[in-house]
Amino acid sequence: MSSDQDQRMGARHSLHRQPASENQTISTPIAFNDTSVLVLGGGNFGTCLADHLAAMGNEVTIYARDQKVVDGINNDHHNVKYMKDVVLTDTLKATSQLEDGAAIQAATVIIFSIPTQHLRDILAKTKPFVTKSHLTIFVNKGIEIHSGKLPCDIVEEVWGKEIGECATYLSGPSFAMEVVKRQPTCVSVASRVKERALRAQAVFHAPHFRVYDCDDVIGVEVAGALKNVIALAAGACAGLGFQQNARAAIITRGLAEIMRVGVKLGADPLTFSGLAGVGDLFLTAQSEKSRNYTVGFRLGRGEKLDYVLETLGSVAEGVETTKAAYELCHKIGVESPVCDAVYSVLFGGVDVKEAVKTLMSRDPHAEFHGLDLGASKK
Ligand SMILES: NC(=O)c1ccc[n+]([C@@H]2O[C@H](COP(=O)([O-])OP(=O)(O)OC[C@H]3O[C@@H](n4cnc5c(N)ncnc54)[C@H](O)[C@@H]3O)[C@@H](O)[C@H]2O)c1
Ligand SMILES: O=P(O)(O)OC[C@H](O)CO
Repeated sequence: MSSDQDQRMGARHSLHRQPASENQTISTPIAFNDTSVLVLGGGNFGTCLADHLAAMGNEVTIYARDQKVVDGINNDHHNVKYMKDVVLTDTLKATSQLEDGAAIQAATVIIFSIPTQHLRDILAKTKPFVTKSHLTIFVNKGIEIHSGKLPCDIVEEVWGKEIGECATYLSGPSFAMEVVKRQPTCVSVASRVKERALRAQAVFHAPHFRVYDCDDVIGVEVAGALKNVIALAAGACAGLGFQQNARAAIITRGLAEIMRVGVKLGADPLTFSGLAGVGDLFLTAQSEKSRNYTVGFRLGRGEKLDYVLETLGSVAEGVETTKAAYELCHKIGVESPVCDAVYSVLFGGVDVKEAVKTLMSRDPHAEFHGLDLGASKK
């Protein structure tokens, strides 16, 4: 058995059979007992992940701010706001208490399923209680406006390097509503500390939910954030009535743009061919199940952004991320025509048709122009 397999099996054993302290196969001597999970965020994705982990036999609690959501989970096994029609695993519990620290102290695994623009707030609230012995897993996909920071950078900034660098980041093609229905799903989990990625993999891995580990945190995060911007563009094209050629073009040129940004920030180019890269881009930019695609589609049909967001009922991370990515790309000097076009529609009052015209009438150039593979740190 390889040492990776050893670590994976060790993690799995501690989950189901033996106390962490007896686990001899983990290379880094950190005591974990994965059976107590706290999921922060009672929205679509937090709920589906919590349900998945509860069904695997873990003790799982969701923290949600909305008391109706909490009561619905505790009393009727339903998330009345986000997943009305789904009966959740009956052992799943919910709480609206976070500030006293009790829920965090009782947990060994903490999953953060909070939109990126609110990440800093939840990190500050949890900071007094989170320790290095918690396995922390972030699932949000976005870039923070104003700072232009990725979630991994915000985590290290707020929690400090020692605890922050142990965090793990789960991403990839995973619509919540399919995960909760046990539809086959594959994702990746990245961490700067390999043993942590393997632990997170072991926590989530199940017959219908395959988890691949990886060490490229920046690549996974850039891909997860920017695919939402490209999905907005793909939806807008469809809303205008453009068909498959346009969609394939947006997805492919979008991928080139994502790679340019990622590589400039130090990502491994290979990551963009993986689940968090092309996998999630393909999923999000071609499906009406995607909120980002839906926002784009409705804009393409002529609806106003404020109205679309008001009636969406859930977060479309790509909207704020477009603002952040637009500023970031200009700051780091990466050409980002698709992001610029989406930005001009969302925040510049430009009509979708006009934005497409601008995009299509740029000067011709080589297909991989601007992709500097020498910039990758790997
Ligand atoms: N829905 C999916 O299919 C899916 C899949 C993969 C990743 N994601 C990512 O997961 C993250 C969460 O998405 P979602 O689908 O659950 O969104 P959602 O809109 O369904 O729910 C977001 C939740 O976060 C809570 N929240 C917002 N600000 C908060 C704060 N300051 N403190 C505490 N709670 C706060 C909201 O009350 C809500 O319960 C996003 O970054 C999204 O991109 C979603
Ligand atoms: O509904 P979206 O557009 O937020 O996409 C959800 C997930 O990120 C898909 O992996």
